[in-house]
Amino acid sequence: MKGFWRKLVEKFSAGGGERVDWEALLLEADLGLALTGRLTRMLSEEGLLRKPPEGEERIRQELRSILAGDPPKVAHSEKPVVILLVGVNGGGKTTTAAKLAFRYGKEGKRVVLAAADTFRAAAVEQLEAWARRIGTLFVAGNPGADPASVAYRAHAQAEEEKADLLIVDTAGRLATKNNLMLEAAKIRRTLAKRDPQAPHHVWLVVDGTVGSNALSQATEFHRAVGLSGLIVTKLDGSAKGGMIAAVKEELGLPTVFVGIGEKLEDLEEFDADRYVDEFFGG
Ligand SMILES: Nc1nc2c(ncn2[C@@H]2O[C@H](COP(=O)(O)OP(=O)(O)OP(=O)(O)O)[C@@H](O)[C@H]2O)c(=O)[nH]1
Repeated sequence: MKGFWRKLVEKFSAGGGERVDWEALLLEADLGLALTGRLTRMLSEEGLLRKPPEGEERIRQELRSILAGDPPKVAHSEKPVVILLVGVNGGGKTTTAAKLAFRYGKEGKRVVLAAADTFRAAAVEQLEAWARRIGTLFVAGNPGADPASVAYRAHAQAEEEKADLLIVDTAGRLATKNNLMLEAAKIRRTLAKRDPQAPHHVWLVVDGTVGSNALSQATEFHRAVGLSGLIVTKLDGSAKGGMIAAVKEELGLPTVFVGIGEKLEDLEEFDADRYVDEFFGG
């Protein structure tokens, strides 16, 4: 995500760099309509529209303050802590489930990985292969089984195994997007039957390169399932990353982790200061 900001500043500057089209620049940086509008008004009210270096510094400050606050931690609890991963296909959900299992396993947590995607056999096989590689417990259902029942069974097994953590991967592709959301919501309700606190975390896994579309995905999933955070993947590629701030501004949802590659180790805790520095070019 490094390096794009300077290019956009050049693209949207005129008059020897004195005049910047802030609105176009911020929109192209994927900050979304609402945040772009607010930041542009702020620069105008503070007389910074024609002062590019000061304007940029002011935006930097504002992004820091939007993103301030510690990301939610996976705390200890008597029953397994449950992380439910939702999102559309290709976002990197399955890979991220494996990365999380690997990370928490390394911290000494006993992890159960569950594939609550009984629609796409390949997704289940992919997660099973990861689980074998990591050496973590794995639960899946038969093709066509009710994904909520897989989640229910996985929770029972996690309890039996005295697991610290249950990570549930869900389907990314169904006949319609509405079905996808309804199914995720059903899995959520089903887990709550086993433990009213569960799922403790509902994280949307979203591809960072889809730009402002990530904001609409987050809006829809939040409405249907109730999210507690985001994992933004593929920030190692062409993503500009502005949607991380846009989603926090508009929905109040923090980004918890970022994906920076395809390997198990390529998942980092979101760090707001570092993000803001990299956003402006590192
Ligand atoms: N460069 C990069 N690639 C990633 C990252 N996370 C996932 N990927 C890749 O993105 C592709 C899709 O990832 P999956 O995990 O299969 O996607 P999914 O969302 O689970 O898709 P469904 O199983 O269909 O729901 C794979 O090729 C991953 O290796 C990341 O942070 N960076």
